Amino acid sequence: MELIQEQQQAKHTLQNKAQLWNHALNFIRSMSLKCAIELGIPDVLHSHGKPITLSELATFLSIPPPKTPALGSLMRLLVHSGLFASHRHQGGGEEEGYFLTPTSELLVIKEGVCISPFALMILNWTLLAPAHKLGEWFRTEAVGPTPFDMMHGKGFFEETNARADFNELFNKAMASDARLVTEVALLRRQWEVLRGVRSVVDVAGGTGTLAKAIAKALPGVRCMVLDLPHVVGTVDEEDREGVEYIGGDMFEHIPPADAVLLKVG
Ligand SMILES: C[S@@+](CC[C@H](N)C(=O)[O-])C[C@H]1O[C@@H](n2cnc3c(N)ncnc32)[C@H](O)[C@@H]1O
Repeated sequence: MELIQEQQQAKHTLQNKAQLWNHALNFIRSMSLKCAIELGIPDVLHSHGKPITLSELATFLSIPPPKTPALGSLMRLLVHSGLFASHRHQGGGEEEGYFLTPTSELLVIKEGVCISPFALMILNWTLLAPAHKLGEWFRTEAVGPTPFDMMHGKGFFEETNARADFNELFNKAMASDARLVTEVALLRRQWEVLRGVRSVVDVAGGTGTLAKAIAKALPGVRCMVLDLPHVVGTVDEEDREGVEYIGGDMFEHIPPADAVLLKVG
């Protein structure tokens, strides 16, 4: 009886340990996604047009042969996560073939919807590093500084202002998300809510993806974007497509308009 109890106890301890390991190693899923995007795996799977074997994939990606098994591990993990899919030809023995799922179709770099820039921004070290400050943040009395402030010595938008590379990464991420929302969720009839308005301002509208879509759908409407100067300043004149860009602080002034939009995600 005692032996059975001990065995049960050991089984539970091992299950709990496995759950903890799973939790602790969860970041590998995120970093595998980042790695897949950086290697261009979604694009290769897309352009191949049919299931691709590991050796074909390694060749397309110019992965050194000794690292092909590691690429196999990466693919297995991403298949397990449901990001990619795989199958073997009937009869067995043949190499596994990998292909895109509807989720990873969204990672393919193409005109229109592609959320790879968003994933790369979220998984950038500038955003990941502050997570290491969470414990310290909870212990400090000061309420104001965020874990981001503590890690980088400045706020998020001060960082985008200070670093052109991070500003670009962030703005492209936002634009990719806005494109998805405008092209999919807000498609067609949703613009009806704006019918009759003569002017619209998208507050904190980033580089103007949403405002440009409205300007295109409703040509008679005056479309404006208000965002921080270092964000609107990155949009070239020829890319403005009839939208007015205003650099400023939304807490100080919002240009008057019939409709005011505020989309944060
Ligand atoms: C989460 S992004 C959203 C961007 C865009 N609306 C979208 O949904 O794709 C937040 C935006 O707010 C802008 N922002 C932050 N503080 C601001 C301020 N005080 N005044 C104006 N814009 C600001 C940022 O530059 C950034 O473009």
